[in-house]
Amino acid sequence: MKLAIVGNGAIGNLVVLKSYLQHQDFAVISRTKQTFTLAATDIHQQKHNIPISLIDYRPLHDVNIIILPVKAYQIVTAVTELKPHMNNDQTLVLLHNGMGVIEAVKALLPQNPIIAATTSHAAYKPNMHSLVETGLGACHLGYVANENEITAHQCNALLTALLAPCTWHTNIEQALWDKLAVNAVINPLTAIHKIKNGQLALGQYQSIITDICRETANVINASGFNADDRVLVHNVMQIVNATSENYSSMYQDINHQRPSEIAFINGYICQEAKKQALKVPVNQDLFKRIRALEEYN
Ligand SMILES: NC(=O)C1=CN([C@@H]2O[C@H](COP(=O)(O)OP(=O)(O)OC[C@H]3O[C@@H](n4cnc5c(N)ncnc54)[C@H](OP(=O)(O)O)[C@@H]3O)[C@@H](O)[C@H]2O)C=CC1
Ligand SMILES: CC(C)(CO)C(=O)C(=O)O
Repeated sequence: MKLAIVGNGAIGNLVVLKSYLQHQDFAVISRTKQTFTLAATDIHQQKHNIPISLIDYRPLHDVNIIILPVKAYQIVTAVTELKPHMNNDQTLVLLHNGMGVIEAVKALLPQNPIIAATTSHAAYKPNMHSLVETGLGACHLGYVANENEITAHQCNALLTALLAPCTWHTNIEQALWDKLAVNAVINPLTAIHKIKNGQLALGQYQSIITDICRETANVINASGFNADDRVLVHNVMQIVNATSENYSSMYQDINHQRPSEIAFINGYICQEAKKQALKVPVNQDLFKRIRALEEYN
């Protein structure tokens, strides 16, 4: 079974490192056209030099599973580029934070098995050709279109080998909401205060963390899913501790003057709150503050 990984970002390179360590056959589809060596440091501080042979889209016919670990705002363009080179049997695994893009992907690939996955494993890319694994987490995945028992089994086994522990969900949307609730806290707060995830354990942040979780739980429940604000706070603190040395992906985006995924995280919560006639002032404020930082950049 052959795997293709789109992009050589932090999570894409983490999947490369794990594939290399597991002797999993993989290829990288990258905008970087030159072959390079990835200098990766794993969670145990072991260093690995991994030769990366890049492919363009032509050899894609060999590939069974395509993992797309790109930013939420890059997904539609990436799938549009992939589509002419894909056949209907290839499974696409979406691996991103935030919500609100899956329907567009389903419309672009109406025949392909599509899996949505979310991870709390953490990685940092200090420069183009290096990677540091900064936190151990978990993965959740499940079908969002064209379910197929064989590929479900293959994808679950593959992601379990690469990003364990993995949980397969028959209702992945609930798991995506659970992860969104975590990102709605960690990502904007670390970007605004310019801190590592672990610093959110300090007393000064507890009140705003509770407020964000209360608003998010209200929206999740009103949208027909389940959330308890105290459980959300517990989940946030568990990931804060497990990824304490990480700079969140939003911190990294703002720091590198890139667009952030705020529209797909706190922005999505605000959008769904509006549909349910709920007020979410804390999420709205975070949305505005991150937008201001993006504009300042
Ligand atoms: N970093 C982390 O610790 C975690 C991140 N996540 C989530 O995972 C997702 C990926 O994050 P992360 O790895 O940090 O993001 P990065 O920005 O580091 O990586 C995305 C990569 O994809 C490349 N890319 C985008 N579009 C295309 C395309 N059409 N063709 C080829 N390459 C493309 C980008 O290239 P270019 O630079 O040229 O745009 C970039 O190298 C996000 O949703 C993030 O929120 C989840 C858990 C933890
Ligand atoms: C798990 C966490 C919070 C790790 O930083 C993440 O998802 C992100 O940075 O986007």
